Amino acid sequence: MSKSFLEVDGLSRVYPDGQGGELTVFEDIRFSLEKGEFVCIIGHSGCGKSTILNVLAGLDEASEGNLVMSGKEVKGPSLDRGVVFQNYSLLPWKSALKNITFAVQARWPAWSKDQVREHSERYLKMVGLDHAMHRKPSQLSGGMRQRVSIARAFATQPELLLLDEPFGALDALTRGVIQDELVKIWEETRQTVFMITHDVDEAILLSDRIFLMSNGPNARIAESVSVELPHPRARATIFQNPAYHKIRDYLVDFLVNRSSTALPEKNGAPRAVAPASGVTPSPDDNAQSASPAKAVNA
Ligand SMILES: Nc1ncnc2c1ncn2[C@@H]1O[C@H](COP(=O)(O)OP(=O)(O)OP(=O)(O)O)[C@@H](O)[C@H]1O
Repeated sequence: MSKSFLEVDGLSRVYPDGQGGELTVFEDIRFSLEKGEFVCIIGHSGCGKSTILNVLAGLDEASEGNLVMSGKEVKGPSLDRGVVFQNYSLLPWKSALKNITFAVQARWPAWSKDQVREHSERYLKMVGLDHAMHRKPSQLSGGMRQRVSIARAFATQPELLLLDEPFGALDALTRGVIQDELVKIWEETRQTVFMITHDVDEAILLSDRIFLMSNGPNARIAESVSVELPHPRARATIFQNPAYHKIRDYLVDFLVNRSSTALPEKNGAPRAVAPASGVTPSPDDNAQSASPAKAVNA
């Protein structure tokens, strides 16, 4: 059987509960990502999304389980995995451009100055910030800073990009504009992205698949929802596709009605569902007694 680009097998994370006992935040997390996929993960607050992302980034260690990327075990942070957090971590004393050239130079030390600059400017342009390249972070709005963070992360071309609610701190209008920038930069680069969001519309706009987590403690990735909408996508028109509404209704129903009871397949893999094609788990699946939903996305 051919292996996927990223294989996550049986991850769990246990923390002290502060009362002398233990808290299993999530357990037996299993999934795989293919090269070039954009996957969002959604779940209620506290189910462990950021902890999973930090484990993927090598910033935290799982209590149990294995993580293999491109055939190699993931251990500690590496330039192969780029991370963007909610609060743009730019170097305040460097301009927007220099924040990017600094990272690009570290990634490709043999590149000439001109090569580094040309490459960095190209990515700043992709997020519409070429006019502000010489401004320092303090001279940029929150949205512009986050666009620099995104450009920097994509410019270093990590094998896996990890985005932890990158638009969480932004107002709705700015958020929308940057979602469009992210669509554009991903369409051009087709990098593999794993992103946390609480926003179902954002997840549908961006993702090939959406992982749905059950509530913690002992949270699991219960389902993997295929987003069967053609690329390129645009915020202004995506809602005109009837499939969009089927997927959206499915996600909202999960979060409101099913997240406390939903379970993955018996083998621990998320149930593969495709709401737009009518492939959804039967009501009995949550009790793990019925046959699994027809797999639509391995
Ligand atoms: N260092 C730590 N020590 C103890 N408990 C922790 C630690 N880090 C996280 N937790 C607990 O793990 C659980 C999951 O946290 P995490 O931040 O991963 O959740 P999340 O799903 O990303 O939440 P949110 O959507 O609110 O950001 C929480 O109950 C949190 O209190």
